[in-house]
Amino acid sequence: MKFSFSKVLLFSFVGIIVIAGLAFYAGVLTKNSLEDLKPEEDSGEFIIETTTEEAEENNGKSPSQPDINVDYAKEEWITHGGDYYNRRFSELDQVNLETINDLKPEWVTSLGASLDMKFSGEATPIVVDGVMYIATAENDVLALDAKTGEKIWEYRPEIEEKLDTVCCGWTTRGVAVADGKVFAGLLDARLIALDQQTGELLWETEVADWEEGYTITSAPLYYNGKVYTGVAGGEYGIRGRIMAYDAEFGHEVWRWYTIPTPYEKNGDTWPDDENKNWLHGGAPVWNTPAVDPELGYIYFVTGNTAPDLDGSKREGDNLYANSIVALNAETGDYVWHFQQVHHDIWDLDPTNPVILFDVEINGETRKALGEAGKTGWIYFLDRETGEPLIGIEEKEVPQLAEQKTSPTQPFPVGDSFVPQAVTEEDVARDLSDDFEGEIGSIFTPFWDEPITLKPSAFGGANWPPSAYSPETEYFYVLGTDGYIALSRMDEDIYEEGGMYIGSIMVPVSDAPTRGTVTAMDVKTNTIAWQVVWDTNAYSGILATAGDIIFVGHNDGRLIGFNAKTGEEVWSYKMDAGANAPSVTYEIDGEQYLSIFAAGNSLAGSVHGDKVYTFKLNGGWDGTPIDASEKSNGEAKDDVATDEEPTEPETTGETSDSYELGLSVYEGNCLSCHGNMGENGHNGPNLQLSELAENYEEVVDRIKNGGSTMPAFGTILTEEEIDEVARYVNEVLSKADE
Ligand SMILES: O=C(O)c1cc(C(=O)O)c2c(n1)C(=O)C(=O)c1cc(C(=O)O)[nH]c1-2
Repeated sequence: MKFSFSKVLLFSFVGIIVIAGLAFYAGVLTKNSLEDLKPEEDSGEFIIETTTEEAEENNGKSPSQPDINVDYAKEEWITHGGDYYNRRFSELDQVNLETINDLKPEWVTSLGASLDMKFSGEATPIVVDGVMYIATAENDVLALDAKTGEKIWEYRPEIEEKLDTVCCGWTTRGVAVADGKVFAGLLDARLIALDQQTGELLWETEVADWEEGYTITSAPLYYNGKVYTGVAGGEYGIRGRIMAYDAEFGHEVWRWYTIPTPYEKNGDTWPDDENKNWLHGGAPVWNTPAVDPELGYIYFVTGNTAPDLDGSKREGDNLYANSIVALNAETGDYVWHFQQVHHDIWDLDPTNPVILFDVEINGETRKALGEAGKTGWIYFLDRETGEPLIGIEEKEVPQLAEQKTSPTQPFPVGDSFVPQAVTEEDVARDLSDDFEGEIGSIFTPFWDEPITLKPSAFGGANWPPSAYSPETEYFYVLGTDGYIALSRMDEDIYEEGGMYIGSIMVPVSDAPTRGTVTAMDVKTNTIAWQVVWDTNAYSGILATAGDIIFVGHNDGRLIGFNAKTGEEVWSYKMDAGANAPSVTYEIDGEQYLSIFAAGNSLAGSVHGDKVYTFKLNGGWDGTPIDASEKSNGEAKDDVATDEEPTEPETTGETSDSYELGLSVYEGNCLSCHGNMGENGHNGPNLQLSELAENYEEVVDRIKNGGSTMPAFGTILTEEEIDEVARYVNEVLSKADE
């Protein structure tokens, strides 16, 4: 497939004159801003930098604050997080503890997305004026009648099929709708605006160059005439940034680099040596911000440093990676930051969207912010200042022996900090009664003193959004409780667009993984209730005034829990992993509930392509509406057409003869190479790998390791190596043919 740009309005920001002109046009240049047009050290390009000192003088506030309310979601679901505070709480209560048994499917629509394992359905639907806007992992955007599920329009962009600079598989978390437009960030790092009525492309902007490792997986945020987006690519040596674009025309209004230049405040938290690693230091922004219109701040999280698991080239705190950040929404000026993990070498960056809420503590109403980290901790801060609302004790944690780090920069976490090397005794305590493996087997013996730790790089809490309910005053969060082993590779050299990680993450065979659904009391920072699953919890949470919270399960169930007690009160099983957040809305006096059930590559769940919508006494006849016919793209032959919900399987299509190979693959290879070999956390895509096409070479690589892969020769038996090599060679490398 050829990469195609339809050039409706493509703004290039190469020259200072264009930049200055546009910035003046947008009215964002302050008196000092021209001095801030400094050459970017690596490229000679000119960019607008905001200085933090200047912003601090006026506390980052802009003179004119827009009048936008922060009501909870009700009839509509207008932003990614349901409202500007990202609370994912709806005031609708028709579906409640008394009526829940009558909640049944009303319509089901098949979006025509590929069932290929590299795609993960993570999008939150947006519902405005009776229309639902939803995006597939391939970045197709569809508008559906929210009452009937019938397709109104579709926009199917062409993305380069070979695009492989996405760490964790192709996905998008959705779109933003406002101002008569639908905004979407694409995997090839374009930001587009579509006509809300027709789906016609109105403008597109190249946010960054995907071939340098930049991509967009987050839903953009629309606020007060601007569209905000960050970039992903923390595993590819990008320099993280967040930008505001003019919603009307698509030009850039401001950008804020998550890594300051050496001459800026906190620039000294990176070495400015000949490596200039700060130019490739990661710190992406791949989740949607929240806004406080009254303060005029936007809040977001920044991802991990690069190289991710090797700190030797980047001694220091590495600000503003691994942080919660507040900026002035109008100007992009820095306001405050809170770094969760100083000098991260564990891939334990915050990835869960920030939530804003007000809470009374000790008789005083506080403007709060909550964020659930991959560390397994929830951080409650004062959103005006970034100070912890409830004390957080900083603790030192062990570093990998050979990595240089500053001992004065410990993690800011609570008392019983978990992410550290675990011992066999720790694991024994953790194992469930039905665990059948040997404890020793979860400590993977590689060179360079590998360590086993938890939470793993999947979290704690990963991207699946949390929710806050003003009725229970609980912060609801999904967690994963699992192990990972890290082993350092010799040296990782930065190459444009290449992976830049610095270490190897190895799944630990036989280690248990559990998921948690937790209600946290925000007043006391204690757990009110917790449900534990035997698989990770990877979907997102919807909280409602009907006293029910809704959570998706890897096995395809959408589950309702009593919001106060955690008791399961309802569930419905769909035909694919429920790995996206659900939403609720009202049309003609009736409450609807919707979820895109399409599976997830990292969670290893069954893939699908349907939006399921429920209401009380819903009357779905069992036949999905087929919205797969494409009017602006070529029809795909693997579109889902099944009428009957099918029993979910645990993985992709394989015959029985590969049973052992598959189980060895799942225990040892899946977390790096992904389900069906397609882009797990950091391993190459085996479906596109030439090496995987040759059985002998696969065996050699498994036995002896190579490139970034560790050797499995002493870990797997000859038979296991043979079986998994055949599985890779005969199933995975042929999977896309
Ligand atoms: O550093 C990055 O840029 C980046 C991006 C993404 C992404 O955009 O999906 C993920 C991660 N990191 C990551 O660390 C992670 O655990 C993760 C899980 C997922 C997913 O879609 O399930 N994406 C990502």
